[in-house]
Amino acid sequence: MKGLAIKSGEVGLPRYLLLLVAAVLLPLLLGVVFSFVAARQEIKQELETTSKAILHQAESISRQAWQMVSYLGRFRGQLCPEVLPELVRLATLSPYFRSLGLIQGQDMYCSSIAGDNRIPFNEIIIQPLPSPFPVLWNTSLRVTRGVKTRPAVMFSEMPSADFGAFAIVDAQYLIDIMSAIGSSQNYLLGIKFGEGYLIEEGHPDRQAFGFISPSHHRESAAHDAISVDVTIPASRMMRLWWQGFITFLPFGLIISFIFVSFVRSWQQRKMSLKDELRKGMLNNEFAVHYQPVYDTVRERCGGAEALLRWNRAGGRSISPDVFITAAESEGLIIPLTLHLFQLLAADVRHWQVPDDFHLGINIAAEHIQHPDFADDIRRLAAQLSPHHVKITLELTERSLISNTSDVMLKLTQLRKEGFLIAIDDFGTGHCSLSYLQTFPLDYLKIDKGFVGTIESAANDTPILDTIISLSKRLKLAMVAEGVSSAEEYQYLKHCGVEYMQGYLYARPMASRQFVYWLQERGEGPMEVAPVYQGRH
Ligand SMILES: Nc1nc2c(ncn2[C@@H]2O[C@@H]3COP(=O)(O)O[C@H]4[C@@H](O)[C@H](n5cnc6c(=O)[nH]c(N)nc65)O[C@@H]4COP(=O)(O)O[C@H]3[C@H]2O)c(=O)[nH]1
Repeated sequence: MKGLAIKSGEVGLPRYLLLLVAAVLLPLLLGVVFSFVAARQEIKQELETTSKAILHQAESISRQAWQMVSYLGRFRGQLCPEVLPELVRLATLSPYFRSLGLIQGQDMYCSSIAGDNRIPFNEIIIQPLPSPFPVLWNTSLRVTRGVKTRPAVMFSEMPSADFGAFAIVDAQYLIDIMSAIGSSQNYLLGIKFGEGYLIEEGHPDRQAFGFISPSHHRESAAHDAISVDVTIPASRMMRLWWQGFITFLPFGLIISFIFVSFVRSWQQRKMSLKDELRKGMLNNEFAVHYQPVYDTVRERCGGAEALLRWNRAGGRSISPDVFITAAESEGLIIPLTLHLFQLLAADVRHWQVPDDFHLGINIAAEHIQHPDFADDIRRLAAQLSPHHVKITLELTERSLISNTSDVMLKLTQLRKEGFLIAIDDFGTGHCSLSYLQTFPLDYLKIDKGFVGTIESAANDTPILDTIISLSKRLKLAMVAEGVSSAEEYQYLKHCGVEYMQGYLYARPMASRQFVYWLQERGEGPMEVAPVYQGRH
């Protein structure tokens, strides 16, 4: 048997390995992604809280500075010597201030540091003055004339050209706050008032330090025009990511383990079913049952359908729906069909059937595609024909859809050689109706699901009726499957269905029983109880 030569585990091994690798990696990969997202979220949070904390402090200092500037307004119209002691006292006793002073025009004329001296104000703050001089103005400064080593922040109020007051805050307070907040995590922090100088604290070399650009945050208090920059180093993000991943790792490994066990047991089940199928064939666990088909015109048995049965060694039998599907998915359907052919040939040797007896054989879609298909069928026919058994190939709708021209050629040729072709379970697949016209078909087998509607659908069977009229228009003989009641029989007979198969006539049976059944009942008409509730 050619197909039985396939070695165990050959088919699907790369797919299995791929699944195993996926089962291990997928949870870990998910862990990497989740921990990355969580780390980014945490970074965002850190950015926000840090910038808000700095801004809060800056606003508090700024508030005090504006209050001071406003307070200095009371010295308007007074000479410097009169107010200087008070200016010095205020600058000394109030926190944050480097200097306090008064302005006239473009000049400072009195200050707590320079005393009673007229100095151009741009020389004090070491930057050009805006024109016109704003009423309220604050800006951060790189240095001031008095202190050239530290930045500062200047606040001024100039209600008219002849008088104004200013306060210069030492930026060391802000630098200390930024250092306290950011040094532990190596943040790079910056604060700017107005359009002024960016006061920075932290590692300035972004390139060398590997800062990550999205970790940049700007907070601004609109009336003060204060902006805060927070930049978090990439190493912080990596550390958070890694910590998140390490926390997730035990769960990831457990999930990986579960996935791997699942894939392994699935594969083992698959492998074992495949091996079991092979063993089943070698140990002769398969047998064929034959279900008689009734010819309603000649009122006698017109043939039978071969149905494979699998009786396991322990007496357990497996449904054909299960093992045929498994054989199809495991690439064993052709070997199984060839095995069926051997069993058929052995059974038919003991039969005595009339000349026009047709044996219906289910053919899988994959088998028709195979280059040896036609020869396989001819070889079987050669074994059956001495016993007057002719073959009807029962194809599913799926068989007709794939590789249509090749299938059409094969079927046309086999039909010429005397094989009959039936389309099985009609209406349950995805066959386009046009295939019915183009393919060389002899029978249409009406699925038992539609036959069942005769009893259940209270006098309305639109799909069944459509299938019947379609078969008539296409001049295809009809075989109704699953006929199990007298009412179904009468209705189908009335509709002109030529062949019936179902428990009403006979159940599928083993070859020896079938031989006996043929002798006893095969020649005569089916006994059907009269139906009183007529529906046609
Ligand atoms: N409820 C009910 N059922 C009835 C009645 N009369 C017959 N049947 C069942 O209907 C199914 C008819 O076969 P199918 O449509 O070709 O459907 C078949 C066929 O598609 C597949 N199969 C069976 N043997 C083979 C085989 O040798 N090769 C292939 N490729 N498929 C097979 O397995 C399917 C199921 O086969 P089975 O279990 O033997 O089930 C059979 C048969 O036992 C009835 O009056 N009432």
